[in-house]
Amino acid sequence: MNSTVGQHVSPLSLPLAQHTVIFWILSVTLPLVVISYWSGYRRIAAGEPPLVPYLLPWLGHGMAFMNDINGFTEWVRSQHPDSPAATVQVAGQHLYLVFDTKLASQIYRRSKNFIFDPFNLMTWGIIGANRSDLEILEMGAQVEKRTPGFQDDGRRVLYDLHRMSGPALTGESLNRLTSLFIDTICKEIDTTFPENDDASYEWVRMDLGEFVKKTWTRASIVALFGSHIFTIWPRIEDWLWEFDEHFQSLLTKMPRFMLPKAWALRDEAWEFLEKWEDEALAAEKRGEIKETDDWDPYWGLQWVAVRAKYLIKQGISAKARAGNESVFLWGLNANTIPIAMQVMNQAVLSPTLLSTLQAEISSAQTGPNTFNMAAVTTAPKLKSVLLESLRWATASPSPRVVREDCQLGEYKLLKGSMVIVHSRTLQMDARTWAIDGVPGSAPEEFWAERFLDGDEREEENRIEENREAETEYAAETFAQTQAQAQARSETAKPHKIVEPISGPKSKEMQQRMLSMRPFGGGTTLCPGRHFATNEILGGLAALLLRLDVKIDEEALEKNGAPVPNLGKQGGLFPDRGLGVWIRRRRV
Ligand code: HEM
Repeated sequence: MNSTVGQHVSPLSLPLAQHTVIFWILSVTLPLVVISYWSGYRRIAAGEPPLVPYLLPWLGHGMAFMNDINGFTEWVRSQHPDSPAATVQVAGQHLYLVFDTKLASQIYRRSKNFIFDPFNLMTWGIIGANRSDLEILEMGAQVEKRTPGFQDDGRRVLYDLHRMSGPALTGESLNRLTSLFIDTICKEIDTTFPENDDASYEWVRMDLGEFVKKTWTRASIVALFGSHIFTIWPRIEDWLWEFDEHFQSLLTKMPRFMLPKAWALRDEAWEFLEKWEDEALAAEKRGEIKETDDWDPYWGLQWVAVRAKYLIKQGISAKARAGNESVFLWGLNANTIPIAMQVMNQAVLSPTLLSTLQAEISSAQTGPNTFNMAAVTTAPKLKSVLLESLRWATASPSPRVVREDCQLGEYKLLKGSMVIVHSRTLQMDARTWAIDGVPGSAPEEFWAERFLDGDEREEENRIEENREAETEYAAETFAQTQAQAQARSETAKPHKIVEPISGPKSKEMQQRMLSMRPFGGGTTLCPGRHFATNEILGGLAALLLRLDVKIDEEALEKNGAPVPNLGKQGGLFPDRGLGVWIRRRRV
C-alpha cells in the first residue's frame, strides 16, 4: 500500500524546512504556554475565587466565553462543582462566575460597588451614541473611572430612563398596555380564523411555535410602538429576529467587514426608527395626537413617546435615540416570545395538563371570550407552568463591574474585574431542584407541577434587594444622604402585584425560589416582568378561549418534543417546531 493516509508519520521523516518551522513555532509558543500557566495561577490574588486554567495568554477563556456563554459556564461549574464562585480570564481581565444564591443576592444589593452602567454605556456606544452623547450619558452614571475631561452639568439620563420604566410597567399603565396587547392578539386570531367563516371550524395543520411567535410579536409591537410603524417598516418583524441572532456579535465590536450583517441590521434600525420618530412628531404637530392619549398609532404607548421626547430634550442625537429604541424593541420581545412559545408547547404536549389549564381559564372567564387577567396569572397550574418555563428555558447572565476591591462572602474581588450571575447555572443545579424519589424532578426535565407551592416570597425578596440597590444608586447619582435617597426610592418603589397562589410555601420551595433568576435583580431587576407574565399567560388564555389545539401525533413521533435551544441568551427558543392541528372553537 502506497498511501500514507492513516499511517503514523515520524517527525524525523519531514523535510528540513518543515523541521525549522516546527522548531520556531515550538520555541515561541511553548514558553508562552508555560508562562501563561505559571503566571495565570500566580496572578490570582490571595482570596480570589479559584482560577480555571487557560492556555492562551491574555485572551484566556475569551473565545470560549464569547462563542457559547451557556456551555462555557456549565463547563466551569463542572470544574468547580462545590465552589460558590470561580475565576476565569477573559481578554486580560478576571471574570468571576457566581454560582451561589447568597453571593448573587449580595451582588444585586450592593449596587454601589457592583455596577451595571459600564455595560449600559458600552451598548449605547455600539448602537449609535457619538462622543457628545456619551459625555451626556456618563453624567450621574456609575463608572469605574471617569473619561478624561469629564464634566457634569446635572443631567441624569441613564438614571431617569431607568426610573421611568417602573411606573410605566405597573399599575394603571400596565393594565392599559396589557389590554392593548390582548386586543391585538384577539384581532390577529380573528383574522386567521374568522368567527363567521365555516372554514375556521375545520382542523388546519400549523407549527404552533411559529404561530405564537408571529402573533405575539405583532401584538407587543402594536401595544408599545403603535401600528403606524408597520407602514414605515414592513420588514420590522423579520428585522427583529435577525437582529436577535446577531446582536451578541456586535458586543465584540468587531469591524464591519467582519460582521457585515450585524452592522447592516443596526443601520436598518436607524433608518426606520428615525423615520418613526419624525412621523410621530409630525402627526403631533398636525394635532392628530392629543396629550391625554395614553396610546396612539404613531408613538404607541404614551411612555414610549415620553421617553423619546425626553431624550430629544436632553440633547441625545437622532442616531443614538434610534439605536436605543431598537435595543428596547428587541429586548422586550427577545425574552418574552420564546417563553410564550415554550409555555404554549408544553400546554399542548400533555392533554391532561391542557385540560387542567383550560379548567383554570374557564374559572377566570367573565364572558364567552373574555377573562379576568389577575385570576389567570395567579391560577396555580398556569403560574407553575410559567415559572417552570422560565426556569427551564432562560439563560440570563447578569453582568456587573467590580468598582473597588471588596469582600464577597469568603472571597476577595478585585477592582475592574467583571462578575456574572448566570441564572441558568442556578436554575439547572440538581442539588437545588432534584427531589429524591421523584424522577421527573431532575432539572433538565420540564415538570409542570414543580412550582405549585407558590412564589410570593420570591417576589418579596426581589423587591427588598431592588429597594436596597435603588437607594445606593440614587444616593450616588444625586450626591444625597442615605435618608434622602431612601425617600426618593420609596416614592418610586415597585408595586407588589404578585398574589400568593396556593397557601404557605414550604422551606424547600423558598430555598429553590432563591435560585430563580430569570429577571436578574437589584437595580436592573426586569421592570417588564409583570407585563411579560400578562403577555404569556393572558395570551395563552385568549388563544385557548378561541381555538381548539391538539398535537399532530405523527409529526411528534417523527421529530420528537422540543427542548430549549441553548444557542442564545435570555429567553431560549424551542429547538424545533411543534406540529399541531388548530381550529376555531365553537362557543
Ligand atoms: C420573559 C421575559 C423577560 C425576561 C426573562 C427578562 C429578563 C431581563 C433581565 C435578566 C434583565 C436584567 C439585565 C441585567 O441585569 O443584565 C432585564 C432588564 C430589563 N427588562 Fe426585561 N425581561 C423580560 C421581559 C421584559 C419586557 C416585556 C419588558 C418591557 C416591556 C422588559 C424591559 C426591561 C427593561 C427596561 C430592563 C432594564 C431595566 C433597567 O436597567 O432599568 N423586559 N430583563
